[in-house]
Order: sequence, then C-alpha cells, then structure tokens
Amino acid sequence: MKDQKALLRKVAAELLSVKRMEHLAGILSTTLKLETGYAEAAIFLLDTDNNLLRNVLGTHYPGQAVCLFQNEIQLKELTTEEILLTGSQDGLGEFCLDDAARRLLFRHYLSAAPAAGASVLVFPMREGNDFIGNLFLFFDAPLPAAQDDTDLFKMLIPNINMALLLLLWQERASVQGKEQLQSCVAQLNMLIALGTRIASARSHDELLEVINQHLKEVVGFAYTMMAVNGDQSSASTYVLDPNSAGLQQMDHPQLTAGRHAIVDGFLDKVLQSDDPLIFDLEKLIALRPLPGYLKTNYDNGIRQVVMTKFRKGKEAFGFWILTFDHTRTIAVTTLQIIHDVAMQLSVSVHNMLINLEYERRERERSRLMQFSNAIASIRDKGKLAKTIKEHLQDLFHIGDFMLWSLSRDHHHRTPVLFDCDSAFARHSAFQHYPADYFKNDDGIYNVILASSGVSYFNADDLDAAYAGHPYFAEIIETSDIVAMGGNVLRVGDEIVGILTFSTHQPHFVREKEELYLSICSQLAIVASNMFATDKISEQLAEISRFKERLEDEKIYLQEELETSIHTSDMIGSSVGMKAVHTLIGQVAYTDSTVLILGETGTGKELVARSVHNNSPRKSRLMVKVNCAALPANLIESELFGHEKGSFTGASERRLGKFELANHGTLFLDEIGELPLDLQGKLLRALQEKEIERIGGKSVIKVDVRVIAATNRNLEKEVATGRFRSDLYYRINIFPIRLPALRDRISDIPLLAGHFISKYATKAGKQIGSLSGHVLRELQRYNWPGNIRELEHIIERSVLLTKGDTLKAVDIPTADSDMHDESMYLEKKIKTIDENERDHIIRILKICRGRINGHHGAAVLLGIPPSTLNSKMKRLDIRKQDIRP
Ligand SMILES: Nc1ncnc2c1ncn2[C@@H]1O[C@H](COP(=O)(O)OP(=O)(O)OP(=O)(O)O)[C@@H](O)[C@H]1O
Repeated sequence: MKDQKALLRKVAAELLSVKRMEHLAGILSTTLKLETGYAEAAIFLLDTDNNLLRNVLGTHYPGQAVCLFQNEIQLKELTTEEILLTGSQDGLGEFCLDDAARRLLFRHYLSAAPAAGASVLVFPMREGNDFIGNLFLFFDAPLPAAQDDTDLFKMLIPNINMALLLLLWQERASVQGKEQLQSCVAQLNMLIALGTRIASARSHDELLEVINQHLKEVVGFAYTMMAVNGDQSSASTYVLDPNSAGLQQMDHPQLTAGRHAIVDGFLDKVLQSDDPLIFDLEKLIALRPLPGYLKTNYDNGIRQVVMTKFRKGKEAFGFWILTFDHTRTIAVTTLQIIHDVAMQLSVSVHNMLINLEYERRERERSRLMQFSNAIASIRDKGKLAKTIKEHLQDLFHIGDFMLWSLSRDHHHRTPVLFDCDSAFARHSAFQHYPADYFKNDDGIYNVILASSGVSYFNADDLDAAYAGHPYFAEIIETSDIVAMGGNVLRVGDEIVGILTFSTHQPHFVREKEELYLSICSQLAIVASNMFATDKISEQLAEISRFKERLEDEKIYLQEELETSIHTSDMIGSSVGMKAVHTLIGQVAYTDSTVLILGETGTGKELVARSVHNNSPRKSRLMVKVNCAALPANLIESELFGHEKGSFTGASERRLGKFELANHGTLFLDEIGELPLDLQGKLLRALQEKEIERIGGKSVIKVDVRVIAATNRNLEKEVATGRFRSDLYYRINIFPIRLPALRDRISDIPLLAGHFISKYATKAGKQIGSLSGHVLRELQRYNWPGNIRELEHIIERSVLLTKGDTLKAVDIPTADSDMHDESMYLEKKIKTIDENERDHIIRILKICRGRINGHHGAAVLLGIPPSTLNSKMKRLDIRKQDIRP
C-alpha cells in the first residue's frame, strides 16, 4: 500500500507535465507499465462521424513513444464504468464486432501468437457525461487478481482521463479559448493532487479535511455528507446511518443523523445511475414532500444537492451527497469532477470501512473477552446476575434480563438467574409461584423455542400474549416495556435454557446480534455449569438428608432396642381383650388418630404397636415420644426438632420426632402429661399437618399418623383446665380402652405361662408350669401395676425358682389380701398418681434404690431410666422413701 501511494504520487506528478500525446504514451509505456506489469497500453477514441473507434495512442514498439494502430477497427463502445476483465483473448469477442478485429487487436498488441491466458483491462474515457473512448491495458498473462492492483488502476484512471482530455482540449484550443484550457489545467492539477491525498487519508476525518480543503472551492458546495450502508446483509436496506459505520455527517451539525430508508424517490434513483444526479430542491419541494434529511437541508438554506453512489465492483455501498446553497446551474465539468472524485473516494472509503469493520470486530472480541473474564470468576448467583446485567446494559442497552431453565418436556420454565432488583423479580407473584407457573405455550416463549436466532416482540405482541396474565400484564403496564427479545441457549445441540430481555431500544441488539449471540454462547456454558452444580448440590443435600435420617432412625432404633422389653404378642382372650382386638382390627388400616386409655402397665404401647403393625404404614417407623419423660422445655425440641444455634445447647441441627415419623406413626405416650403451651402447638401440627423446627424459617410438611395414650382421665383433666378441650376432641376420635388386669383375671394363667416361658428361656431354665397355689395367689392379687407388674413378679420368681415348677411368687404382702373387698375399696380410693408412686417406691425398694442397669428399677418397671427419674421427680419420691 505504501509503495502504491508512492507510485500514485510519481505517476500523478508525471501526468501533470503532459503536453503531448507522446508524453502520455511515454508514461504509459515506462513508469506505469514497469510498476503494474501490463504488456501494452492503447487508447482508442470514438470517431462519431464514422461511428468507429480510432487508435490514438499505443505502446506497441519498444523505444518508440507512439505507434498508432493504423487500422480503423469497428469496436463496441465500452461505456460501462466497470473494469472489464477478460480471461483470454477470446473474451475480447464481447466487444470486438467481428473476429478479424479481435485477432488484429491482439496480434498487434500482443505479438502474433499471444500467450495462453492473455487478457485485457478496459476502461471508458469520458468528457463530462459523454463517452469518448477506451483505455486498453493488455496483459500476456491472466489478469492480476490482487485487489490492490485493480484499486490502483481505479485511482489512476481519472488522472489519465484528465490528462487525455487536456491533450484533446489543447488540440481544440483555438476553438475553446485559452481561459477554458487554463481552468482545465487547474482542474487536472486539483484532481491529481486530490487523488493522491485521498489515497493517503487514514481516517474519515482526514478524508473530510482533504475534500473540504481541495474540492470545496472548485466545486463550490456548501457542505458534504457521506453515508454508508448500515446493514451489510441486504442491498435493499441501505440506510443513511453515519453513526453505525463510523462515518460522521460533515460540516453540518444540525443535520438529522440516523437511519433513512433508501426507497425515497431520491436515493433509489441515485442507486440506478452511474453518474452523479442533481436534485433541485426548490422545484421538488413544490411537487412533493421531501424525505427528512433533504427537508432539513432545505430548511437550512440548501437549494440543490448532487448525489452519487460509492461502489465496489457492481455493488453500491453508500452515498456521497454535496449540497449547494444556490440555484445556479451546476456545470457539466463540475459533475465530471464529482464523478471522478467519487471513484477515488469509493476505493478509499471502502478500505476505510474494511478497517472499521476489522476494528469493530477487534473491539467486539475484546468485549467478549472482558465479559468472559468478568463472569468466569464469580460464584455467587446474585453477583453473577448483576455483572451480566451491567454488560448487557452497556453493550446492548438491555433493561432487564432473565435466564430460565426448562422442564424436561420444555412445557414450563423456571427463572434461575436474574437481577433481584428488577421489576420482574420484585413482583409479589415472583416470590411464591407454583412449580408449573410459567407455561411456555403463551405465544411468546413457544416462538422463542421454535427459533434458532433471537426473536423480537413489540408492546402489541406482549399485550396480546399477556392480557389478563396475573403477573406479566401488570409488569408490562407498570414498567412501560417497549420490546422484549429472547433466544434459546444451547451447548452443542442441547438446549440448556432461555435468555430473555426487555429493552426500550431493540435495535441495539439487532445491529450487534452477532456479538449478542456470542455472549449468549458463553452464558449457555455458564448456565449449563450452574444447572449441573445446582443438581449436584441438590443431590448431595438429598444424600446428606437421607444419611441424617438414616442416622436418626438408627439412633432411635438403638435406643428402642436398649429400653424395649416389649413383645409384639398380645396375650389375652378375655371378653375385654377380644373387644380390644376388634377395635384394633377396625381402626388399624385407616389414618385416624387413636387414643388408647388404660391404667399403667395394661399394654397401651402394645396396642399402639399392634395398630401400627396392622396399618399400611407398617414398613415405616413407629416413633414413640414419652411426654412425661422429658422436662417441659425439651419436649418441643423432641417433637418438632431444632435448627443449629436456635437456643443455648443447640449445637447441632436436630430432627424432631414428627419428622422422624414422617410417613409412619407417632406414638405420643402419656399425652396427659404434655404441658399446656405445647398442647396448642401439637394441635396445630395435627391440624395443619406441618411443623416448624425451633429456630427454623420454613414450615415442613409431614404425613404422620398419631396414636396417643394416657393413664389419666382426660375428661377430668379437661374439666380442671389441665388439658385443652380442643386437643382432647382432636385426639379422641377413636378411643380404645384397655381393661385393668384385675378385671380380666381369666387372662392371668395365659399371661403367667407366657412370662414364665419367656424368662425361663432367658435364664436358661426349664420351667414348664406354675403350681395351683401360685396361680390362685396371682388371681387374688389386685395388680395396681397390671401386666407390667405381673411380668416383673414372674421374672423375679423365675430367677429364684430351682425346679421345673414355679412354686412361689413374690407378691407384696401388704397387698396379699387384695381379695378383701374393704381393703380393695380403700385401695381404690387412691389416685392413680398415688398408686404409681407406691408402686415405684416398692420396686425401688426391691432393687435397693438402683435405677439403671440390668437389675435396676427402670428395667423392672419397663421404662427408660430417664422416664423413671422424671416420674420420681414429679411424684416427689426421695431417698428416705426407698430406705427399707
Ligand atoms: N396383652 C399382653 N400380652 C403380653 N404382654 C403384655 C400385654 N399387655 C402388656 N404386656 C406387657 O406389659 C408391659 C407393659 O405394657 P405397656 O408398656 O404396653 O403398658 P402401658 O399401658 O403402655 O404402660 P404405661 O401406662 O405405664 O406406659 C410390657 O412389657 C408389655 O409387653
């Protein structure tokens, strides 16, 4: 390029000194020929009188400046602006009228047998708008393909043309007059100087300066503008858009910048013409309204405009507009100059556009890099959304964006990444939407999904799609959204989500769609990674929840195993027990709450287990909570669980029994002992079927069947205000009342036999039966501790028995006369608590005050040591009570 400029300057300087045709021939056969590599040059001028082209200049013979080709040959006029490229001498057939002429031409200029692939470049020579002849450049090889070479010729042709005209005018000098000749020389000088300056201009500012400095005076324009095609993809959408291509309007700051349609009756005419066109605004405005940019010119005092197009080959890529603030006739020579300068400008502007395009791409690449770097290091979703929003706003004037994930069938979408401060996100519906809230068949998202590029929607489209929508309609109305766009995010062939945006200026995305889609490709990768990470964390959380649950269940089952001395068999065929069996059978398979009533030790837990084991929930846990066993302040945590740090001592998150029993059964033993405030919370949990952990922020849905048991008279408790009536009615749906052992003494032989065999096996003894005396003793006793007491007495007796028959039982002597009705009545007026207290004291005495361990009172009483401790506290049992 640098060499070309030097060459241009050199040739232009030489052309300036041309005085005779031989000089021109000399330049064509020396400097230019050597530098550009054509074999021969010739100029043919049109002889209008004889209608033929006459050879006036040739470089045929080396050493001779001019050798005119004497034969007058009939050639077609090559009037087109195009450089005519022919692949071989055959191509000359296009403009040689006959074969003989073609052969002659080649033979003359390219020796008798031209090399294969010989070719020729042909340029039209003009005087004003009139065609006057052709310049032929013959090559003995195929035409130079390099763009720079043909550009070089294009820059030079107007200079050669002007030098030729000068010679012609010199010939006609006597007629034309000296003045005109001088002005022509001046014009030629200007044109040549302008050509080299245009070629060396590096920016449009420089180009502007060159035109203003060197052309303004000669042509006499007021100001000039250039406009280039704003949309490279389609020739039909040329726009006047100085901003988009970086070429600014010149000299006239008031002129409306912006986009202008081509088909306006002016620009489209310019497109069709090879020559500059003059528009007389004064006349035209009287006939029809002018397009905006011409009207502005007119209002600013412009009366005529000359417009011509910029071209690259056959394709026009912009316009050059010169304005004139007078109505005087614009001379043909002026138009000739404009035409010639437009040719030179075309090359220069086109190169500049290529550079601008290159710079634009570079800029975009660096923006893309910036974007990737910005988002690569961010882990926090909120920060990521803010960064994406900033970039989208900065690059495309996008207001809000939303990244959606799609359901497997693509029917629904879920917002996953967005700016929390946006109008969308702040809307109340956005806070709590159900899983299938955002459906894709709404006339917007199905269009986005079906399209491979960006889909755009205007306010009307949005109104039509979302009229009456509880969420979007309101947002559209309140946020004044003008347009929305959206596209699918893909990684390879896989659709990973949808990106949508709202904007007031959608053309900022349209015009930079390529960059926008590149950014979307990066977002697609971010989204895909984000979804994968979310999924992994979800799975990990699920695994850890599952592990925790298993751990909790394991701990619970271990505790159960340690303390449990229950058997799943329920012994008893008395009428009372048969009724109990029937009730269990009726209620087990339902989800109804069951309330089991009965004195201590009558087998309430056994019944609860039987209900559970016969229910559809039997494969899940039956979790037991002894409401009497824990201090009031711990029961809430026991039932509902707590979050880490929710109270002093809550060092770990803990699952409550309600959650542990999810899908299973919760057995609330000794429900009558539940503190009043917790009764309310329990009632809520039973009614709402959801719980809240202590210190937790959300409610947890639970599916639990509740079985409650008590040895208290709940009706009485309700009457005295110790038990909430609403809770009582809520749990007393299906009561099962267990008879006391004294009321079913017919079951005692069976029960005694069952316990003998159980404990004999345990102790490794062979005890087959019990004596009649013992049986009678057992049947006479009052059994305040019911079956539990019977079981323990038998266990103890088994341990003491030596033979194969149980001959003695250690029934408390004070109570041995229980058959005595009066004593029995006296006993009966004791409260249950008093009875329980006595019983515990008696067992503690037997165990010599020991609570824990295999021979401790807790084991004998069949309750966990912690329960025994709390009972002792509640019943005020002290050390002195236990002393023998
Ligand atoms: N019908 C029965 N057949 C065999 N064993 C029984 C029967 N009923 C109760 N038992 C046994 O008696 C003991 C006490 O039973 P359970 O704990 O179910 O009574 P409870 O009514 O829940 O007592 P509490 O009111 O003190 O909690 C357990 O060891 C149990 O296995």
